[in-house]
Amino acid sequence: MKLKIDSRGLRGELKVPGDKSISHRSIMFGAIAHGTTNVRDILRGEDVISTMNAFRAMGVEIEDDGELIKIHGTGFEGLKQPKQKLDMGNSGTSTRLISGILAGLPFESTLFGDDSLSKRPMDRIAQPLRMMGANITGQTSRDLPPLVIKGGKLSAIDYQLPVASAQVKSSLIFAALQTPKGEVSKIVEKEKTRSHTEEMLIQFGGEIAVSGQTILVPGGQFLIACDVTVPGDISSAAFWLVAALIVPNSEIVLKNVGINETRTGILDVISAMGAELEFLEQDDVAKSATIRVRTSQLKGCEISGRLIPRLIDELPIIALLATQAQGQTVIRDAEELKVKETDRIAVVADSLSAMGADIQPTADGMVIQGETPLHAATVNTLGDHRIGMMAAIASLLVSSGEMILERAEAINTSYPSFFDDLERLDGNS
Ligand SMILES: O=C(O)C1=C[C@@H](OP(=O)(O)O)[C@@H](O)[C@H](O)C1
Ligand SMILES: C=C(OP(=O)(O)O)C(=O)O
Repeated sequence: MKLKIDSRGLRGELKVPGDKSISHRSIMFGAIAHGTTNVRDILRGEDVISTMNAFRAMGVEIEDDGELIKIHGTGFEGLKQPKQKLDMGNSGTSTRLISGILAGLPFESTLFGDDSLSKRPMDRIAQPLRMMGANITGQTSRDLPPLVIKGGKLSAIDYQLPVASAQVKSSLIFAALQTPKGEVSKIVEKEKTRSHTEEMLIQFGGEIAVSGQTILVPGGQFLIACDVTVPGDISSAAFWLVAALIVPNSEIVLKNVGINETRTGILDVISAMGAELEFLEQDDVAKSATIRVRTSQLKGCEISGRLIPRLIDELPIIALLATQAQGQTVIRDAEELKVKETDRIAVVADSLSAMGADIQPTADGMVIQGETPLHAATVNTLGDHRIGMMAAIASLLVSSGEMILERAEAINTSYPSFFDDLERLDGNS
């Protein structure tokens, strides 16, 4: 598709769509709990629909009246063997978290996905789930999808995660819930990652103890349905935060931005770079805020260490931001970017370089020189939604020529209304 170029400024107010991580988990917890769970403001992106379809295929009734999602939970014991292979589409989160549920169920099932998902390593969940008693077969030594999972009787695990991954942690928590009563699994994180699974487990009446990076999960738990309101996705809000900062003459008010502190690395980074941010309202129970952001003069910075898991999905759009800041920005310790929907170190560097940016990929991140004018180019998302949205925001800075985005439909993975929202904000100036 042809992208809009040469924006005169983005202005207006936007309610950010539902958080993808919380939306997936609301379906999963709703299914394994007993009773009816009502979910408000869920994200109806393709990834979340893959999760919904998987549970429908396992016999869970899920109703959607366009506003509320009603999940008629069956408990683990009520989940049935699916008649077909489960299509996880593009979604790493669906695949890894559902594997933790399937690991304890007494039947065989197969998970598969698109070209991108078929290259994503599942050994990170397959190995510990096998240690707990599941029988899992993947492709090659990295256990790439399709994954065949034959669930079994699980026993508790004492496991130190070799990677900082909320997906692996969450998969093991779902498996640990199915171990016998009296057993306790110990999961130790490499770095603290998003805490949505732990928080939702408590919301559904479960038990979990978290102390720093150590998590204890008792087996044999009985979960009870509840009502969930999904806050907006800060990973989607990130595109508008950056757009407002770098497109001259912009001012945007973002409502409903999720501010769980394991996700707010981008707010810390842009504040340190000099962004003009204002918190207009903050709801500490819903963990969401209304944020005003204006075009700002920014300075480059270093992003590394513990900050990385708190902004991992925002690094592509942060890289674009860095091309417009003063001085150099260095991103380190982000090798996990290589195993996302694409190798995001290579694809971010290639697509921004094609537009004239000065960006060097490194083994675990990138080095970006600032204040670089961008020019028109053709960018291919290669099926990666975040690359597509980054290119669409970058094109707003291009003053002439044609910006072409190939495979733009990938954006529907996490943000189906992205171009409508862009149109609205761009039309207001
Ligand atoms: O648990 C989750 O919902 C997610 C965890 C992260 O992946 P990793 O666990 O692989 O870091 C993130 O990149 C992904 O978009 C969503
Ligand atoms: C990495 C992402 O998602 P997933 O791992 O679920 O495919 C993402 O949304 O950027």
